[in-house]
Amino acid sequence: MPGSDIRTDERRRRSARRAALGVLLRAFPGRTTLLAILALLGGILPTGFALLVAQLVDLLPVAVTSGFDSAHGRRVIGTLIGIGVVLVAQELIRVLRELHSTDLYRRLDEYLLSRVMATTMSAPRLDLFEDPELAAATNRAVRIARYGPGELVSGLSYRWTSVAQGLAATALVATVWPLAAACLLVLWFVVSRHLRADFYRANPFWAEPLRRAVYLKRLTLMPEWAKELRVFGLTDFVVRRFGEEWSRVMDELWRTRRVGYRTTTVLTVAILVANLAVILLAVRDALRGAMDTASLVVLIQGLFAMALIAAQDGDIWIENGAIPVPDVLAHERAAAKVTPAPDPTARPATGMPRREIRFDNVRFGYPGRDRPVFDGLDLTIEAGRSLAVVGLNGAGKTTLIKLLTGLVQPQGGRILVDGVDLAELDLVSWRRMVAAIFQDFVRYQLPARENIGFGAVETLTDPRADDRILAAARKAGADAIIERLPAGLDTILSRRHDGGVDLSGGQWQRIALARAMAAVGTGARVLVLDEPTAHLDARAEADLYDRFLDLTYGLTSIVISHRFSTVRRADRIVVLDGGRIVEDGSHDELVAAGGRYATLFHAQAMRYYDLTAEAADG
Ligand SMILES: Nc1ncnc2c1ncn2[C@@H]1O[C@H](COP(=O)(O)OP(=O)(O)OP(=O)(O)O)[C@@H](O)[C@H]1O
Repeated sequence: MPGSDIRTDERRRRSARRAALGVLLRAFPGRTTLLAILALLGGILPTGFALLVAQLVDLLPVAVTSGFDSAHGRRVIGTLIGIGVVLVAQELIRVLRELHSTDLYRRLDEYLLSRVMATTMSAPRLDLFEDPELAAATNRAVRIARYGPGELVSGLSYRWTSVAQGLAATALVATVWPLAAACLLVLWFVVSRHLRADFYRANPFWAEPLRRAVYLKRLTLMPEWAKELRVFGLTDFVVRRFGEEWSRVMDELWRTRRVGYRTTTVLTVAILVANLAVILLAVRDALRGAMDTASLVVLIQGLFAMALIAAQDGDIWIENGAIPVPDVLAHERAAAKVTPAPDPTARPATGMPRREIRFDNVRFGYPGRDRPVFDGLDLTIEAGRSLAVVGLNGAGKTTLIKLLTGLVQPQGGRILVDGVDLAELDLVSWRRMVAAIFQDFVRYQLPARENIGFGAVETLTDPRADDRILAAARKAGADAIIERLPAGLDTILSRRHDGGVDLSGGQWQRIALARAMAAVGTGARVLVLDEPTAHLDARAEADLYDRFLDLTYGLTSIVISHRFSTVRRADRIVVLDGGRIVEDGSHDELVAAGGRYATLFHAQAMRYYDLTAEAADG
């Protein structure tokens, strides 16, 4: 890494520390102050100890000759009690500091993680995930969970204690010899700065080989890659490559370290010489009787402890804790741009749509993409009927649903619900009217109750919530699944948890369908099934769609599928192509029209026929 890059990196990390400290102080002013006070006390007490020891050394010879009931003897006893008190206090402060810093550590962790979560969730649409720039900021902020930002607190606790101890020792030296204290203080500050720079150079967070090594480590450890690594016999290769990358990390470490080693040597010699000179001069004064024994002891102990000014204790923790903080702040700034202020004039969407949802000349393209997905889309979805949307991969079917659910906004044209622009509706209440099962619907590693009840989360704590959930499960054909679960609705749907169970793909789809049914139970009127049928065979998919259309009869339902056999039951089918509706009608009408739908339908029917014929022959 060239010198200018190292300096930029250093500046970045220094400003991260400042930002992190600012966040800590603003979020926990009282607790941070208490930490500082405890660190200060922890730093000052050893100085008191040194003073008392010096006093003891001074008094002891006289007390021995004059007896312990003399004035000197009583002072010795007083000093010994003082030493005992300091020792107890020091231990007490240490324990308190540990307890308090662990508490603040966890609080800061939770505080920053919650801030990232709140920021991410505050954006009502998907910009934070889909706009490349915002997505990068989100990605960086989300990584905070891996860092353990609370380490900042542990680091500060150690660092502040060391610095306090070093400064208190300086004061101790100053009581005997102010000039020596001042000169050594300056010298130790220079050493401290140099060691800090060395620390920045020597901690290769930036080093490319380290990134590669970390990636290789993940390759070997993550279950999702375990199969392929073994089947292709890559295990030895990856482990060897990891070792190579790691030795590059070490080379890099020593190469960067060598940059400052001359200065380190010079500074170390300077510190040694300065300390020795002070000690020799003090001893000379003591021998001449110009300095008493107590002062000599104070001075020597002080000199020794001054080294703590330059100690880098806790630095690595401060660094680890601080690194992600600027990303959290940048994420918040980015999110603020795409999070609209609450609109008191927004209209509630309860009971909508009664008539229709109309896409009126809608234009939409993803940020960073040249071609829009829709450029003048017109589509009227009648309320209370079923609509199937058909189109090739990438035709924009899912995007249509994202527009309908307000997850993305049209860049031109409007979406009207019963004549009201979706942009004027209260998004939260509109989303209560819509339930969607997406291709990548969520398999929550949570109890079955929540997996279904999330369809109407606001009623989850109702006393009759379980009845509703079971009714939704029955409708979706998921009741048999629930009955077989070891702890019924309380069973966590993941083997990763104690007593949890895994479900098959088909069972998960039933659970997702039950979730949508739970939403219908609390008033959802638009139901979407966006091809959540990966890994399902044709018959299971047809079953799911049939059940869906039966259950949503009389509601506004939208189904998306590549399989024409499963969409033919919809009241109406539209074919999306090139960002527009190119065909529109019932299955029979579209087949009779002999257009694109008919061609694709026949091609698929033939393939299906071939496959079933082959299976029958086999
Ligand atoms: N988040 C995104 N960022 C950028 N481009 C996207 C994003 N999501 C989809 N696209 C692009 O927009 C177009 C429409 O995608 P969409 O997912 O709506 O199509 P689809 O018809 O649902 O496709 P499929 O049948 O494969 O699910 C595609 O070209 C796709 O690559």
